[in-house]
Order: sequence, then structure tokens, then C-alpha cells
Amino acid sequence: MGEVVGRGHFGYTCVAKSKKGDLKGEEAAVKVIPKAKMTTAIGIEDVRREVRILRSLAGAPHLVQFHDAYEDDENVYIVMELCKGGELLDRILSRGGKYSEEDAKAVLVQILSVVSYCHLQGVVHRDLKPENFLFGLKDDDSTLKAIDFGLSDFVKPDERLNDIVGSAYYVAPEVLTRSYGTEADMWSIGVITYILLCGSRPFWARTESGIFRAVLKAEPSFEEEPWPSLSAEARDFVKRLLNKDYRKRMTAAQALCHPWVRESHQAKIPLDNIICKSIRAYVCSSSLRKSALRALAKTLTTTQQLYLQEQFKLLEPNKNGYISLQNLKTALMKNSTEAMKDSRVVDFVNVVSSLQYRKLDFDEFAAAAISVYQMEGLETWEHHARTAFDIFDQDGNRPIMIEELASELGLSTSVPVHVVLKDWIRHSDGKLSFLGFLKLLHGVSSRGFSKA
Ligand SMILES: Nc1ncnc2c1ncn2[C@@H]1O[C@H](COP(=O)(O)OP(=O)(O)OP(=O)(O)O)[C@@H](O)[C@H]1O
Ligand SMILES: [Ca+2]
Repeated sequence: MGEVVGRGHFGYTCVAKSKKGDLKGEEAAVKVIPKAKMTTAIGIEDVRREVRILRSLAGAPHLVQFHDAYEDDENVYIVMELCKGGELLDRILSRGGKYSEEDAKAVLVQILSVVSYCHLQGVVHRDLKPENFLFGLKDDDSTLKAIDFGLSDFVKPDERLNDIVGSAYYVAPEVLTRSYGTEADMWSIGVITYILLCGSRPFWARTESGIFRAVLKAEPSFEEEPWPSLSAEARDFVKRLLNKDYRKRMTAAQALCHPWVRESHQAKIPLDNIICKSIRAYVCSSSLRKSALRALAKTLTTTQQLYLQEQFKLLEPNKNGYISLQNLKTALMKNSTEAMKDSRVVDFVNVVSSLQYRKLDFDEFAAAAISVYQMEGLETWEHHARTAFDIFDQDGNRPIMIEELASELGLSTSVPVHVVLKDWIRHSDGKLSFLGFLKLLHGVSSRGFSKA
């Protein structure tokens, strides 16, 4: 073991040289975590999880290469690849806090590439910030590696986490309100991008509670220089990550398809778990909701089309251009690691295949995979919704009873519900009104009536 190269809350990291084995003579980094610091059961479990996650994700692009972990009476030792290029934070600071759009993109694609992989495996990093990305080498174009999975956790597709962890400047609003998933990492990436592009923090205050207040309530400024002189795509990219409603935020796979970065990289776009969630909800919904979604799919933007085409390709449609849920499972299995077993991603899809066996062509896949919430986050949503309603009205709309509509949306038909539902049905012909159509797009709501 040689000199200390970094210190953190829980321990320190040294350079080391391997005396034997495959790595004989090679330099490595050893993160030393003193057992004295693991005073609570949580602390020990956290270190176990960090090692388990590093081990199971090993080999992912832009992830620090994990070699092995050991322990003795005093410490736990995590042996990994030595990154010699320093922290992303230091590079930002040494450039006077600002990156050109091109340089920022190059950094972001690498971040998105590792994060999209983690998310597919059901792992949330929970502490994405420029201190936790290291460059492999000192050169300007060195590759970036994510480190420090000390706060990471597994999250099942239909589960939410609730412990407040992370770093104040980068923490997502829904983490502060204790119900979050992988989308929280996307918020942090939004904060990192904002800082890369303009050199200042989007949410700032003197105290921690002040920062939290800003994260929950304040809108970041895009008014001051350099924002007006940056490209509209760059602003759009950041805004679609810093959306306070996590359901409207881009996923990592979607961000890789965003027009701002799409042209600048050849990074592989991985399968997106959000697709599994949407398809699962789609196959279980009524034919009325399916035709509403199909109408909406006809209004998709080219960006969304492109992303969905990429996702469809990953599912390897048969020669007639159809996929079934089996394809979804096969695609997941193909990417499966130990981490995916821990996060139970495949089980989530399995529930569906026992429910229904269906084949989808690209058009129906698009309808199934669409996220209505994300579309609502677009500035052009009103236009999409109106156009989709016209299409639906022509070939999907039909007379519907209040009771049927209520069950369609998972609402109980108590008296106040009745009054509201009346507006969702058009008086002239008893078919769905525009408002009813919008409600139907969201489908059965488990949150009950208050949100309706
Ligand atoms: N593989 C590595 N190669 C080079 N330096 C490293 C490596 N891993 C960690 N470091 C250095 O050690 C520092 C602390 O590591 P790490 O972030 O993993 O520790 P931590 O105790 O979990 O930190 P934190 O206080 O952020 O929770 C890093 O910021 C970095 O400077
Ligand atoms: Ca760290």
C-alpha cells in the first residue's frame, strides 16, 4: 500500500501495487473503510451492499473496474482500478467553472452511459455529483469513471425508496419527500449539466435547509449569461432533467437519444426499464384506453420516435416485425447481472406474461411504451393532446356509461365522483369528452380520487 490519494466520510483511498496474482506488478486503488466506523448495523450493511453492487456491475462502461474486496480485523478493503486523472469537480474548477457545449456533451454521454446501465440493472446511485466521477488519466480526452457506490441501492420497478441520502446541491425533490426511484439520479445529472454549462449551481442557499427549500420550490434560472447564448437544445436537455415531477423527467436512455447529444456519440443505447412499466400497464388496460394511447402515439415527435425505434430494435422483433412479452424478457435476461436479480426486474415482467400473451407491431409497441406523463411535460403537449383526441374521436371513441368510466379509471362511484365524471362524458353523444380522454390516457389510478 502506498500514499493516500483521497479521503471520504467513511475512510480513505490509497495507491497500491499488487504482489501476486493476475494483477502482479500493477497499480491499483484500495479504498480502506475502518470497521470502527461501522458502528450501526446499517453501516455494515451499507459496505456489504457497496461491494455487492460494484462486483455485480463490474465491466460496465464508465464504471470504475472492481478487482476484489477483503477484510481483516480492522478494515474492509475494496480493491479497484486506479484512476489517475482526478475528479471531474477539479477539472470543472480548473476551467474556471465552464465547459463548452461540445465538451459538456462528451462528459455527459459518459455519465449517461454508466447510469443507464445501472438503472437497467435496478441500481440507483443516489450520490451522483462531480466529486464521484474520476478521469482514468490526466489527458483532456481521458475517459470518465463513476466511483463511490457507497450510497447506492437496489430498487424494484414498482417500489419506491424513502431514505434521504445524497448531497444537498444534487438531491432530487422527491428524495426530500421520501418517495423515489431511479429518476432521482436523472435530477442529479440535470444539476451536473447545469453546472458544466454555466459554472453555477441551479439551487443555491447558505444553509442546507435553504438549499432544500430551493430544490423543492425554486425554478432554476436560464435568464442569465451564458444561457441565452447557449443552444435551445442544451436548455431543453437541462430543463427536461430538472423537472420537479419525476414522472416527466427523461430517463438515461432517453437522454442519450435527446437531440442535444444524439449526434455527438456512438454510445450504446440500452434497454429502458420504463418501457417494461408502460407495456405492463398497457397490456392490462381496456381496449378503450388502448385506442386512446394509439391515437396519442400517432402524434409522437421525431425524437420520441427515434428513441422508441431504438428500444424496439433492442427487443429483436421477429421477421414480420412483431414482439411479444417474451421478447422483453429475453432482452432483459440478455443484460442480466447479479444486480438485476437483486432488483427483481425480470420478475416484474413475468407477472405480465402469465396474465396475457400478445404480439405487438411497432405502432402498437409505440402506443404501449409511451409515457403520458413525460409527454405532458413537453411544451407542445396541448397540441399533441388535441390532435390525438381528434384521431381518437374519429376511430376509437364510443358512448360510455359513468359506471363504466369509473371502473375504467379505478374510481369508486360515490356521489361526488359522479358529479365530476359527468364532465368527462360529452353530453351531445355520450362519448368521452376531451377531459375524459385525458383522464383515460393515464388509466387506472391507484392514487384515488384526490388526484383526479
Ligand atoms: N479508484 C480510484 N482511483 C483514484 N482515486 C480514488 C479512487 N476511488 C476513490 N478515490 C479517491 O478517494 C476519494 C474518496 O473515495 P469515495 O468517494 O469512494 O469515498 P467515500 O468515503 O465513500 O466518500 P464520500 O465522503 O464521498 O462518501 C474520492 O473522491 C477520490 O478522490
Ligand atoms: Ca465520494
